[in-house]
Amino acid sequence: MENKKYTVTAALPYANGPLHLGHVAGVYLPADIFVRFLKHKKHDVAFICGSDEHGAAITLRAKKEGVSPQKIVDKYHGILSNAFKNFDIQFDIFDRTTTQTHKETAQDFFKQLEKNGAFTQKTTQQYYDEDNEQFLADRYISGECPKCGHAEAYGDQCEKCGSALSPTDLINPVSTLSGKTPVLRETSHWFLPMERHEDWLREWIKNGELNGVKQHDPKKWRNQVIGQCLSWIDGGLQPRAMTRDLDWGIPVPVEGADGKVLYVWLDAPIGYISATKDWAKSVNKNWKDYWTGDRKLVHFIGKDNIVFHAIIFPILLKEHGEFILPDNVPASEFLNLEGSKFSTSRNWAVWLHEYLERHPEKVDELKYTLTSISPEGRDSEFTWVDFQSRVNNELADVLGNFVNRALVLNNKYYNGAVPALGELKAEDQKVIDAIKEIPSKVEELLYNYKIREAQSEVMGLARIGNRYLAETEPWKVVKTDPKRVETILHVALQITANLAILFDPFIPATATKLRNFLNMNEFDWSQAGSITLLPTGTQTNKPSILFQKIDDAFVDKEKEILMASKAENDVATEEDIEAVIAPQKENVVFEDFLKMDIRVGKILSAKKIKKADKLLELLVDTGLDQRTIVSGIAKQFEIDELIGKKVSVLMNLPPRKLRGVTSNGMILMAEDAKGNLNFIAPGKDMEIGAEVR
Ligand SMILES: Nc1ncnc2c1ncn2[C@@H]1O[C@H](COP(=O)(O)OP(=O)(O)OP(=O)(O)O)[C@@H](O)[C@H]1O
Ligand SMILES: [Zn+2]
Repeated sequence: MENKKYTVTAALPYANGPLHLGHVAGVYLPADIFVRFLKHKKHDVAFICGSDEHGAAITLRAKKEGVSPQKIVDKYHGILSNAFKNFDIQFDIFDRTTTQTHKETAQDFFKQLEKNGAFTQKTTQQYYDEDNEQFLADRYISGECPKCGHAEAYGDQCEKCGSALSPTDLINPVSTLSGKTPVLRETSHWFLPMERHEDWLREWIKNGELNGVKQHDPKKWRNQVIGQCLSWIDGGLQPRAMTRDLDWGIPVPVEGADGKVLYVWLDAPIGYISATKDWAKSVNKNWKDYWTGDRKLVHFIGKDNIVFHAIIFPILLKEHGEFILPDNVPASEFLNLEGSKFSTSRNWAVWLHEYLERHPEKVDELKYTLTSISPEGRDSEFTWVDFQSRVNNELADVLGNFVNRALVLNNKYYNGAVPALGELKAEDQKVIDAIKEIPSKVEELLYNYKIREAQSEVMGLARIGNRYLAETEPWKVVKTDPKRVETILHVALQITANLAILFDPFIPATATKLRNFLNMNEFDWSQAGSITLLPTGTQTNKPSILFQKIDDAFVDKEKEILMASKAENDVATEEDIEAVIAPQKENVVFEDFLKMDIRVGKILSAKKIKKADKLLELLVDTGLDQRTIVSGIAKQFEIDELIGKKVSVLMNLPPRKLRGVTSNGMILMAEDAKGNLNFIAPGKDMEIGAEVR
């Protein structure tokens, strides 16, 4: 067994919004399972998290809601802490980055790096928003990603391809405050010259070695983490500003840095250290033990945080000189929701705190489902129908059914006292072998961060139990061979006892219920695999139903809630837009827009209309028909240039007679202030009849 000490961190969630199921499935739940397991294995572990309360995402939100940044972080720190508590995520501490401890820790860290020559100070041209009199970095500026072309990359990162960026890398940048193109102004910042670190980083990530000394096992790192890091390093690392011109954050603690704060991605990971300090103090331990010496530092994060945890933070830690580097960065891919990405801004999310308000008794159902679909190696998807099927077909029909049968029969035949084990048949032996083998498989998987597979192994044991009872049919055999039934139920109850241990990290409330059914008041993880967990004669209790089935009405209701909150938010965003750009015409509702049948058509012929010098009579192929449309474009276009042109046609305008010719629809045109006209047509060639919407 691995006899190691661990410091496990989970990404500090931004205190600018609540948690959705993506955050939970990708980061907090797997971290919690891993730590519960480590604690059962009696490792010395600290499980560290807190809210990330600095950075542009917070100040932007504050601006939007018209309140102070402090108000925002207080509100969301509260919502986040409560949701974690109610979902039974057991951090040793859930701290904040606005504490005094953190301010001091981050400033000391910065000063140490400055002293060690880790930074270069440079005066450069940075984007500036003249309307708002502020430099634009991070989420204050957006533009096209130079790496993948994503249209809405931020000043520090493209959320689509994960690349780390600088504002000056963005193509066609705009200020997210004013929507305008920013100007360049001079300012001075502290930079981390990342390019200096390429060689050792490559060696450390790829081979797990630092200065020839083994640090970690790269085989235990997820492929996508190593792959992403190496591709960034091979692409060439760039110097990166570690300070910002902002008024919300940790002041840069050196002279000549007035009005500058630490970059949030410098400040946030140091938050893991500050939180460790606050926790250690509260339990009378020495915090340094958790960041030095023979200890594994593990960062659970989502894939968009890889560069910060596997490249930038290791550089900072190494330059600081006193601390260990991460042993692993088990980053997950992303969880999607009902076919689309989770999106806080579009309100396309199942919010953890809201789920828990609606279903406070269904914590384990959600934990089990999210682990089953955990996006460990690739993006995955949450749907309510899948949730229903996992609860009904796996939790209720396999685990619940098995446990219930074993206990109910034991109560019926033996008044709840565990019967004796008699002579073993091959079918019993097979089950006993599985009981013995499964725990070490589960452990191996968990030590390798394969949390989804580990849970599925444990469920495998419940399946074996369920099948064992279905095949041995003790309720029938009892009539002919009651002695045999004693053995069967003895074995089944030992399986149940093993499940009560092995499920504990994954679905702890259920595991506790199981232990209560079995009167297992104390338990030790190392007993898993034993077939003498329940000595003969142990009194068991009457079981209650472990999992209620989820009916279709539940699924429909949840889907309705999802659609309703999205629709509500769509309206809200319209309002937001209206506040900025006053519309020139009255608003239409989306349904009004949908009424318009607009299609791509082709002009087949054109001729002048007598006594009307502006009008042309066009014959247009719309894909559905060939129709006559009268259009006021005679002064702007020659007939020859019109033939064969693809145009957009508003089809369902009622027919109208113009100078004796019936027009059936309208050709859509753009017209500028000078009266210049141009056809509206798809940018790329489209088939005739294609719909415009
Ligand atoms: N859909 C998702 N699936 C898996 N992990 C996610 C998902 N969305 C965010 N995460 C991870 O959750 C952690 C906390 O997220 P954070 O508070 O930084 O918000 P975020 O990344 O801005 O998410 P969002 O934009 O959805 O609010 C991060 O490590 C992030 O990578
Ligand atoms: Zn990109």
